[in-house]
Amino acid sequence: MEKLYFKDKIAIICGGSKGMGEETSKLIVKMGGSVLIIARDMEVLKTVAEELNQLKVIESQFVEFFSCDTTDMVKLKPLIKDFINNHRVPDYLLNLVGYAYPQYIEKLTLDDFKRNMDVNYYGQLVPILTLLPYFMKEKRGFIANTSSMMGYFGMMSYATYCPSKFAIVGLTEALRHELKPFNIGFSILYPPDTDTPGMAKENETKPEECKILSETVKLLSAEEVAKVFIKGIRKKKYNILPGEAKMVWLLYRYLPRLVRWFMDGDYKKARKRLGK
Ligand SMILES: NC(=O)C1=CN([C@@H]2O[C@H](COP(=O)(O)OP(=O)(O)OC[C@H]3O[C@@H](n4cnc5c(N)ncnc54)[C@H](OP(=O)(O)O)[C@@H]3O)[C@@H](O)[C@H]2O)C=CC1
Ligand SMILES: CCCCCCCCCCCCCCCC(=O)[C@@H](N)CO
Repeated sequence: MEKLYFKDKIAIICGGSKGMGEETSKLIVKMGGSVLIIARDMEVLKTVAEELNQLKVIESQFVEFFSCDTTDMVKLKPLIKDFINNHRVPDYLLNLVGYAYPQYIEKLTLDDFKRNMDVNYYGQLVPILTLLPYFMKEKRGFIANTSSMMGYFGMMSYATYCPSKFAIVGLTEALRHELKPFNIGFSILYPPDTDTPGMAKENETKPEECKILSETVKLLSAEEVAKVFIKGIRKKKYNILPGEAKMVWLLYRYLPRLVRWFMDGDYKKARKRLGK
């Protein structure tokens, strides 16, 4: 990795206080960049900011944070405006806000669907809508959104999650095209299962069948994903596919029926194992 790739660059990282967002923030600071971290929990933000401050390598670097739910446009807008007035229009917006609530369909309510869409889709859309006017005015900027392997194929128990991650792909597709003349770049990150606080929470409700099926794909560390993410952003790669997400992507793209056949067989076996 080029040592000071992010020198004199500013990145806003939504969801940068934990998991993949935290590791991505660390890498950017280590590579000379300044960051603004946005998440809800103030205590966690303070702790991470302290750690990030220790990682700075250049005098001019800064680490800022504020607490905001990124689905709340009314609150986010003035915060971003102040930030830009104090510094300048940032170079990157990285969206990592999102959560999974794996559950059997018969246990899911309409509210579960709405909440997951609200956080995972609108929670990434609102920061985009907030920053786009600035990026468009300056004819520059780079936006990376976080989907999932569940953003290109589906699996049991992810009924509320999958649509929200497909939505991220659809949104990014439309914006990538429309904003090309404005010199604004886009990436989509599609992580496989990754060891994060979010994943630990997800495992509390995860049906056994889902756990068994998920074992097919190797669990990555948040740091491993962050490294691939940063590398992808540096290369301005549109689709960023860490670990085995890449192989499954290729398989599902070219041999979709094989993948579905495999998944269906595995699901059947898992159910049998569980006496269902
Ligand atoms: N871990 C995994 O296996 C996978 C995760 N993903 C996706 O990657 C992204 C990051 O995942 P992961 O690192 O596991 O997540 P974590 O739950 O570990 O971290 C999520 C981060 O987002 C913040 N956040 C969550 N909701 C909001 C909100 N409404 N407003 C502002 N900030 C918020 C959290 O802080 P706070 O709670 O304080 O607000 C935290 O900083 C998510 O979009 C997730 O769906 C995709 C594939 C696999
Ligand atoms: C021959 C073809 C083989 C294909 C095998 C496919 C096996 C399925 C693996 C399931 C991976 C689930 C990733 C979800 C990650 C995610 O988004 C959640 N952790 C939410 O945070």
